[in-house]
Amino acid sequence: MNEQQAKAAIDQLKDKINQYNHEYHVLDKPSVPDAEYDKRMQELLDLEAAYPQLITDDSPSQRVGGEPIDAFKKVEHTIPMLSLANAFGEEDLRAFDRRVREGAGGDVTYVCELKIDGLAVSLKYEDGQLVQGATRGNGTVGEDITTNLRTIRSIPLKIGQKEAIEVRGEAYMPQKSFLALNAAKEENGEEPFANPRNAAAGSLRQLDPRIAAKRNLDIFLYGVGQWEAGTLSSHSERLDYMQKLGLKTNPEWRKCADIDEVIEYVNEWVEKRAELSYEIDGIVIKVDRLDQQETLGFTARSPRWAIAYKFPAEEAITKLYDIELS
Ligand SMILES: NC(=O)c1c(N)nc(OC2CCCC2)nc1O[C@@H]1CCC[C@@H]1O
Repeated sequence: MNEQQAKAAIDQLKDKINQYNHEYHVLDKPSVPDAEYDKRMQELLDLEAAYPQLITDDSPSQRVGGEPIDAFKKVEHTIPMLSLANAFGEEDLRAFDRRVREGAGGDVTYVCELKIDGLAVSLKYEDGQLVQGATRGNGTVGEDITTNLRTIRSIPLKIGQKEAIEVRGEAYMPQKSFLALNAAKEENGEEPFANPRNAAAGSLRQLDPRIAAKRNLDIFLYGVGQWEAGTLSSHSERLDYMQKLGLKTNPEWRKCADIDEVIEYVNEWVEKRAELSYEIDGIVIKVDRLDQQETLGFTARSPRWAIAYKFPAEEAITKLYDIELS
């Protein structure tokens, strides 16, 4: 085959493997057995070895970078990555609702999301390519961890939108991966991680992407940062749009017409939390309309249009039992 034909074959394989990857890691609905995926990946690797000039950054073969880097570059967040104020009970939520309706000058619709217990990150796509991945850091300056975020299979290396867009979400370590990692660490006499959040943060701060690639990290995207071409009018439309772009959003988010429905959702998940394959430490409640978010604005550290309902810390409860039982 000549270079022309090799390029056509490589392009076809990249699209096919990226589709398989999306089905498996984003939709959790693989359409082919692993053997088919492995076969196509080997075909791609063979063709790229024969025609290295045809290797592109967005090839599925390029997820795990080469040599470790010696330090992370700093990244300035043009739009700050804020934190969230906390609510600890129903009264706090109703007070939040009163403040919000007062400030917005009328009724508001909310979006409730599970509060993923991981590490907040930002992903930048330009010309459809993933060009930068960064930690939240202190909200205005984070660390460039692009090489590590590229190893997360549920993060697409390219999307079907040319205009620049920055999306934000929580990188996390699923429970199963956390337990397996700690078992391996104990096996090697190493200090285990205290919880999946620390394990995810520790994995994304590895200077060698080959280590991050083995940690089975995942991500849920929940927000948009910079997006010149953005014309949507609500947060819920943004979540739908990100999903259409092939970005992984959490399937449990829900629009709530008023604070009573928010409280229903919160109580539902206090019970159902244990069924999840990843850890959450609460529920995030956001005003849905972007114009009302704009009106409400921010305090120094967090938006006035969002709050985190925090579940009571489980450790505290178990400690209590330990004391009584011992
Ligand atoms: N951890 C989460 O699942 C989560 C979420 N689902 N949604 C938000 O929206 C915030 C971000 C800034 C304004 C609203 N934040 C989340 O986590 C935040 C990020 C930084 C501190 C918290 O972990």
